[in-house]
Amino acid sequence: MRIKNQNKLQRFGELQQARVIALFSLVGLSITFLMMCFALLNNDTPLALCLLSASAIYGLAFYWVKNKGKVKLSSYIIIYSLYILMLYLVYTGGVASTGPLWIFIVPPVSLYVHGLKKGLLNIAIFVSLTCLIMFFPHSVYAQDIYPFEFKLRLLYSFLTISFLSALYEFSRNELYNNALELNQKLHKLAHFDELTGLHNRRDAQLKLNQNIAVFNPEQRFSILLCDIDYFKLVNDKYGHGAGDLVLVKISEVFQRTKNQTDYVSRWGGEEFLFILPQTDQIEAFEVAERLRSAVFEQSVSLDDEDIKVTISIGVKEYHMGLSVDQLINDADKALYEAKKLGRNRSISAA
Ligand SMILES: Nc1nc2c(ncn2[C@@H]2O[C@H](COP(=O)(O)OP(=O)(O)OP(=O)(O)O)[C@@H](O)[C@H]2O)c(=O)[nH]1
Repeated sequence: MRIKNQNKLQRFGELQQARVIALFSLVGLSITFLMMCFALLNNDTPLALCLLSASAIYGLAFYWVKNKGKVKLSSYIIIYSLYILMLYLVYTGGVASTGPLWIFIVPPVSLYVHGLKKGLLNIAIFVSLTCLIMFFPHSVYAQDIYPFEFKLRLLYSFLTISFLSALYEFSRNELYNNALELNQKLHKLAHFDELTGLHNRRDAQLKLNQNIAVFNPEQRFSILLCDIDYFKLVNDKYGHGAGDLVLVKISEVFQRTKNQTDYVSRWGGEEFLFILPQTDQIEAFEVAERLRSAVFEQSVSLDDEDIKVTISIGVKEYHMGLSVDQLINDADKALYEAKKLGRNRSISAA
């Protein structure tokens, strides 16, 4: 259940990423197409062809993410075609030597698509290639079209944007991880008992409702309602802390002794509820006796004293038409009977 819940949040993250990638490819498609029109008007056929290819690639990425659900592939297509287009614009200067102004798109998109580490690595490679194009003496064309001061300022501002984008991505990651952690904590609080680590009453009720909803005679199940005998005396004699320790130890005995498919929850203070799948009343009674003996044999060490407790158990098999309340009531009546008959025993409900 915890994994299911975690997956839900991750699925939400993936859906969000798919939406952003789709939106980005659509924006990329529109902008490169528009730029291609301008390049054509300026009679710059190589640039127009390059932009047309980029536009087609963005269109393809949009189709893949929308219709085929290929988010990773689409995002890689987008990001690597973006790098190539940006390097091309830096190299040629684009329209009226304004091409390099587009490279500021690279840091946020890289970090979003690749995450912090890989994103920064890709930005470092990109900025090295950009410097190579702009400053390396052999790349004559780029040397000529940009003044030295422009190249320096372009580099500084690109690095500043990269730093700010990395900072933003870092905080986004932190927020996401905190949300994930909080979500897990809330889920734990909602479904598990803090002291014993067993399922809590709310979770047990959900589980009972589920079992009843899908009930058919081939999938019978029984419940055990189990209560520690004279637990008040333990608290009174040894203190509340010792009482808590006993609850934890008894829970461990239950976990050890029950069958793997059996479900155990802390139903209330010193009461526990078991749900035993594929188990009829007779088999459930045997499980109850096994649990009772295991608790009877266990003692809880406290300083130099050993505390021994016993349990009483009410056993009830579910029958078609019973509500959760009726089922619990019947088990509770059997438990009451066990207490009345002297405790440390299991009683089957009528
Ligand atoms: N230490 C501790 N005690 C708890 C907790 N929850 C409930 N209790 C105590 O459990 C005791 C239950 O007492 P009773 O309902 O009188 O039952 P009992 O003493 O077990 O007697 P019988 O059930 O009749 O055998 C109370 O003293 C509660 O305070 C808990 O989380 N920790």
